[in-house]
Amino acid sequence: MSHLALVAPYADLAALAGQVCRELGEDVTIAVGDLAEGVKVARELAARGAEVIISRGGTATLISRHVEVPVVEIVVSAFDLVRALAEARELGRYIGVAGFHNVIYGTKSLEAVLGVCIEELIIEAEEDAAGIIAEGKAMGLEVIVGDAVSVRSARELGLQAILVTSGKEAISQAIREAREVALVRRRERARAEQLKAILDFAYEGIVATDQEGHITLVNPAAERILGLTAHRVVGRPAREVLPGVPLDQVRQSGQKRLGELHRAGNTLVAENVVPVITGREIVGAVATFQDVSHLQAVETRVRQELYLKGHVAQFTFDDIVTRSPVMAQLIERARQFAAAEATILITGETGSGKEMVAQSIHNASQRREGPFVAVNCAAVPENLLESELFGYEEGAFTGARKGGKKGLFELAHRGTLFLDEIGELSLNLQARLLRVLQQKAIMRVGGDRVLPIDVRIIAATHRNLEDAVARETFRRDLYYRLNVLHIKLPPLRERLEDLPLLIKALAEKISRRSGRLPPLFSEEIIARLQAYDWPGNVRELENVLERLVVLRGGQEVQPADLEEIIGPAASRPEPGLHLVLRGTLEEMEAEIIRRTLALTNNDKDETCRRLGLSKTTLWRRLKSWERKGVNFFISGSKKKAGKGP
Ligand SMILES: Nc1ncnc2c1ncn2[C@@H]1O[C@H](COP(=O)(O)OP(=O)(O)OP(=O)(O)O)[C@@H](O)[C@H]1O
Repeated sequence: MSHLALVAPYADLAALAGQVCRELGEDVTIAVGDLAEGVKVARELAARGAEVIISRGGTATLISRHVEVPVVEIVVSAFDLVRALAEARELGRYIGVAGFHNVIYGTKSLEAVLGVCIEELIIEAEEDAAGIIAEGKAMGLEVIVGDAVSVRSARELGLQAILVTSGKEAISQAIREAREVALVRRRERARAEQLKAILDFAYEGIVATDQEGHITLVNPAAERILGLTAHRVVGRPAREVLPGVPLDQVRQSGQKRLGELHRAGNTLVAENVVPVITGREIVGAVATFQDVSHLQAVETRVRQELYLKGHVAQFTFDDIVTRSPVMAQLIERARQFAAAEATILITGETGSGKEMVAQSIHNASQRREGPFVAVNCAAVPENLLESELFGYEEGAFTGARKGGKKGLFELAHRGTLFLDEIGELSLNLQARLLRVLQQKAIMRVGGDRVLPIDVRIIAATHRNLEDAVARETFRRDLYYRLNVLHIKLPPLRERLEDLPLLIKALAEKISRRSGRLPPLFSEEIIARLQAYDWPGNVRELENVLERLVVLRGGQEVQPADLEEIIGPAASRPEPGLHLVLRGTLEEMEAEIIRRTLALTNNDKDETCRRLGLSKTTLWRRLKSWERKGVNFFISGSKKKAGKGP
């Protein structure tokens, strides 16, 4: 089946067209069918793949009205008409030229040239032909000139008739034109398919409107992002369907609006709206939508890559908020450690600032320009942790990435590797880590090359590693290797003098970040917070403040707020001692005295009264702890500790 088809209203035309095609080497499917029959034939040809149909006269007009395929008409030339009229003149001088308006228009002008009298008989529908020709006969017409149906009707009424036939030239002209149309159609279809693919697979949502502001297009991404169904909204005014999107304004003003944000349900959407201009006329507008929640997720992932597990140390010693002499000493030691190259072990309860100190050491060391790579050994399953730390070669295991993968040791080359929760490392990985520390080189999983590495290790744990060594869950030799320099971070409850300062600094930081005012803390509330145990240390304090900023931004914090956030421990009307049995008897005694001093705002008389101690005993205890460098007095309180009782 050719892409071109010719529906000839009469057999002679089909024969002539066949001859033309043979002469020109054209491949055209030719069929015969007049008017309604021609439409039927054309439909069949279109169904079989004809892209353009060539036909003639009334049949061509009918096909173009009823079949969804472009129709090229074999136009009746003036020569064709003159030839037919000349033939007709031999039969009579009063001639009726019948046919569709477009075919016979202007024929009357030939009257003088041919010396005949002509009537134009316009026939728009096949079924009207007989009636109109009959009227012509009644008018006294002698001959009818026209297309197939008119000739047939005339002959049925006993009139003489001459058929207007097309010449070869008209047929070949129509075939050339049809070929052009088919080519343009194919190009258009390819372009439309391409456009559809772009719209269907575009990540951005796209909505277009026409000149009147009606929606003409909604792609699948827009359906997803905006929660629309294309077939329900196409054709409707954009201002009703998307009232928040300035499609109408942009269409009217011609000014684009870029990068505006709005909410569509739960999704944060960034939109661009631009006018569509052809020549000087605005013929519509197009809006594109991006789901920004996705961008936020990507950004968070990138940040996590870079900061959390990542390769940059954000903190320096100046960021550590403290007024505790113990912490001051500790920071001084850490500064000295930073200058050395040895491995450091930082111990301390969860959230007490171990990573912050590790980052500060890195930033104060020679390696500050190098990477700071942090890994939480407890957060990664053992089989993954091995390849995370040491990397792997291509083909090391099923699913191994092509080209292999660098491990964290390699990534930390010339920098610092922070191994958090080192106490959770399996014995197998402890052995591998020990070898790395001894040889200063690594071997990737599945590899046979030894790669020298220049990495400083800072390890951290909340566990008591000596206990773990005694229980044989941690290798003694590794413990010694790691514990060359040791920093022991005190829990927050042992440096309560830091609490008011930390509350202020952290509440301000959180407020700045969230764009709210910091809450106000009365002395009573601070005292209540100091009486709390803070098992999660500074991180827990940060979480509490995060909630207080939301709850009480710009207002005074109430005891009930603490009750809600921390529980009864920090909100008893007369805060009592919430004691954790831990340490030696002497340490517990020190703890009880420290807390009571905190609860009474450093009122030593009241502390003695509450604990049933003599002033001399309290004074002696304080002196002895002072000699050991332990500070008991809570700053920011009304009453200062005196020299003695
Ligand atoms: N002295 C401090 N001044 C300011 N912020 C602090 C201080 N100590 C800790 N923080 C903050 O508290 C949070 C917890 O600190 P960090 O992550 O260093 O604790 P960690 O001991 O490493 O915790 P984990 O053992 O759970 O890994 C961090 O957001 C840190 O910025």
